Amino acid sequence: MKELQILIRIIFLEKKAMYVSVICGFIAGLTAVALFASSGYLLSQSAFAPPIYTLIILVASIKLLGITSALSRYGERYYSHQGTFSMLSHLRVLFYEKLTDQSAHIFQKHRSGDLLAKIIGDVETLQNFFLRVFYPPIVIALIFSFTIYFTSFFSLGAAVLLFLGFILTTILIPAIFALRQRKVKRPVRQYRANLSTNVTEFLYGFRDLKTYQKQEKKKDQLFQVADAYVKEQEAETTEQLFSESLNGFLASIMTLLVLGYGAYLVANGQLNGVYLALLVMISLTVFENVTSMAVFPSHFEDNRQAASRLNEIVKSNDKQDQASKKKEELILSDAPSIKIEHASFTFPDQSMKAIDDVTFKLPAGSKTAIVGPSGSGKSTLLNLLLSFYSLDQGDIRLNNKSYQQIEPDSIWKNTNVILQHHHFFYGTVEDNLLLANKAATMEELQHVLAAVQLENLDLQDQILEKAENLSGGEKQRLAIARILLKRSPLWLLDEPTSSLDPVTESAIYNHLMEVAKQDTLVLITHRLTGLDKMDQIIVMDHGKIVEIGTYKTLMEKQGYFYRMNQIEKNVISF
Ligand SMILES: Nc1ncnc2c1ncn2[C@@H]1O[C@H](COP(=O)(O)OP(=O)(O)OP(=O)(O)O)[C@@H](O)[C@H]1O
Repeated sequence: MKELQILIRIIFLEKKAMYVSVICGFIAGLTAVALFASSGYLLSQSAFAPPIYTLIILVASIKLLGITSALSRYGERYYSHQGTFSMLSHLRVLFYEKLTDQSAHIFQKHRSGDLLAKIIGDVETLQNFFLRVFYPPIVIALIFSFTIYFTSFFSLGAAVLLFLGFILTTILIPAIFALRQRKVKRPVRQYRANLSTNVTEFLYGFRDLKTYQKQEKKKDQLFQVADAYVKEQEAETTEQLFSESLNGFLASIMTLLVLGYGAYLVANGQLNGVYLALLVMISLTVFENVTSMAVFPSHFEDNRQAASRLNEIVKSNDKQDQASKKKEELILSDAPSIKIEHASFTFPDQSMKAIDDVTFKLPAGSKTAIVGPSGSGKSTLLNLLLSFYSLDQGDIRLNNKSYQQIEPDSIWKNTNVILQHHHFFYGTVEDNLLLANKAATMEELQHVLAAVQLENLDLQDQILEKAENLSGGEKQRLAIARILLKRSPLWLLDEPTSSLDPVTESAIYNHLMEVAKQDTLVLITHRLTGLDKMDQIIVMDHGKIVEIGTYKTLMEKQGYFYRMNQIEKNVISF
């Protein structure tokens, strides 16, 4: 039940909708009972040919009850659905906010398909919480209480029968089915997430599967998962139908018992016969309300599981929220200095350190290149500088302030970043550029496109999903154009021009260096030519710094960097 707390908190954000719909639902239910009870009484009374005014009063009150019931049912539907949609929007905002905060390391913990299932399936499921789980038992309990009280004036025994029916159909049977559902549901949710994960992977990896002719095998696997999901769904539906039938059956039995008991009382002269139809109509109508309790177990379990799956994300993030609330916002107007002191970092579930006791300085306005073989820890170091990950040991200080005191979001905000993988959204070139600076003018957008030699692109040109209609080099140049609009005094670039030809690369580098002349810049690169313009070069291997210095000193030293340089030259001449 703990997992549902967050939903209850959200319901209480919409107090007005909640109270009005409960009150309207109660009035609608109760007036419906009164309406049918009066009808039963009217029919019985008519047989005795009562005075016309008696019939007029009864007919008028039936009409009044009918109108009240219809109006309050409308109010109940209106407010309960309005509340439901507002709650859904609160829920979506809450979930997306938590998700955005974790975007940097989200795939360390979750698979994309599973996340998709949570975003679409689970959040949608929770919209039923108020409508199908929270509110029906309250309204039904209120209607039954008043009905039982009213019935007791005619027959205590009939009131007891209604009470027993209420316990059976509203509490006992739904509770038993809710427990059974807990067993049945678990695999259903798992299979749904599994199917979503497999579909996402199939779509993402389609080209590779085709290249290696493995799409048929993966498709079979997908069908197996889909079949398993369908089977579990069938089992779930059968269970739900069984619950509905049993509930309906018990409600009918209770009405028959009321009829039988009423008839017995009439036969013994303990009840005026004119009230028999009234009792039967009361029973028939009041038990109509419990049909919503037949679907309660499945909705309850659905919501409990969806909430528990979403809670995994929300809870893990709450700890980070608490921690980041105490941190300070970073505001950078000038180039910052950065110091990394004895930094070590190991990825979760890995034994080897990705970064091992690394210490270096980035003076304000300096230009630093990080080089080293693949897997030596360069990108990890950049991610640590971006505060995507937290250090296991050591410290990073920006303008002499520890990263532990700085709010991570504000580091991203103040940095011009190009990572190895950048994302472009489906939309125009303009939409994708404005992401970096929504206040940029058309001239500025055209200027940055020209700076990266993408004059051939029009701002209104369409970018397809994942920028499928751009070449690798065009994507990199568009990413650089985007970053040029951000204008922060700290640049962290991870192989930004690896797909460009040397001529274009050199022109773009020159432009970047000119723009970032006053700024602090870190560049990860595999190309060693042109690094003589950098203030320092850090050479990494196996997560450690093996050499650090200017191009000139490293070349004179004839160590690791020098050898890498020689190999590069040989490869080029080869
Ligand atoms: N998310 C991750 N989980 C576990 N290990 C990781 C993760 N990312 C990187 N690693 C490991 O950390 C080490 C350093 O990786 P990193 O990406 O920093 O290397 P790199 O020097 O940037 O390589 P490249 O030049 O190929 O981009 C590698 O051994 C890599 O396998």
